[in-house]
Amino acid sequence: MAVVVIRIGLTGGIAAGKSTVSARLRELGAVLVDYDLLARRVVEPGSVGLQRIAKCFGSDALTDRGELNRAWMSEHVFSGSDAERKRKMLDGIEHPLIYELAVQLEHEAVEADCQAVVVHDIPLLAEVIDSIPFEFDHIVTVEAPEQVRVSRMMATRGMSESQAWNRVNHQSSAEQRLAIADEIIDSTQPLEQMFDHIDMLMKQWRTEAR
Ligand SMILES: CC(C)(COP(=O)(O)OP(=O)(O)OC[C@H]1O[C@@H](n2cnc3c(N)ncnc32)[C@H](O)[C@@H]1O)[C@@H](O)C(=O)NCCC(=O)NCCS
Ligand SMILES: Nc1ncnc2c1ncn2[C@@H]1O[C@H](COP(=O)(O)OP(=O)(O)OP(=O)(O)O)[C@@H](O)[C@H]1O
Repeated sequence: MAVVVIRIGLTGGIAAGKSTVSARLRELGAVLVDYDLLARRVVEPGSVGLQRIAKCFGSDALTDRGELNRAWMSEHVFSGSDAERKRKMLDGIEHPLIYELAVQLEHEAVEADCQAVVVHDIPLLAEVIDSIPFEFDHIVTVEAPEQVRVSRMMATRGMSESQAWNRVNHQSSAEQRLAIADEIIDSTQPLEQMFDHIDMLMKQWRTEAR
């Protein structure tokens, strides 16, 4: 049988609601490839990724237990005058390793179901659209105004206002995400309405996969 996979790119700024959308898609039978999760796997203790980070950033980048020091790294890649160069260094180490795992996961999904709807949940898709080794049938962006997202981060993730704005300000703008997307999910609408929109999209993609 011909391999007909529908590949969706799911993106959105931090705290826009991507995980909420992807959880719904998974319930509806989509296969999820979660890049935040992959970003954690490629820096697990003992990994090539973590070794490269230690070599590049020094031992301060690791905790006493030999794990990635996420708070230290966030301070260096999201604030300060040299943040952009450091973020590029970190991305340069992690992204190729993340893509390798994503290719492998998608391969496994297709082996299991040649008509799978595979959703790649990629927070930074607008930033990496020219280098990522995938083409997408559709790109969906989940959007909410910056101030709403900052309030969500402060309310649920224990971030200070300046930490939250630092994240927002080091990511693509809504305009950049909208420029690559063919579908927008508004996460300021009531959840039920948002789920109706997602259900409708999944139905459409299933038809395309047939
Ligand atoms: C910088 C790190 C150590 C911060 O860890 P922390 O636990 O605080 O955040 P977490 O990993 O849960 O990411 C939360 C969100 O931050 C944003 N974010 C993460 N990395 C980046 C980055 N390099 N540039 C811009 N935004 C980013 C994304 O919206 C992401 O969804 C970590 O995010 C990391 O290793 N980032 C580089 C890998 C990457 O690009 N990840 C995003 C998936 S493509
Ligand atoms: N339609 C909605 N109405 C109200 N709150 C929402 C809606 N959609 C998402 N949220 C809330 O917004 C917050 C952020 O959502 P979520 O964790 O899904 O975002 P995310 O984009 O995956 O975040 P991150 O970028 O950190 O991975 C959560 O508290 C979630 O419950």
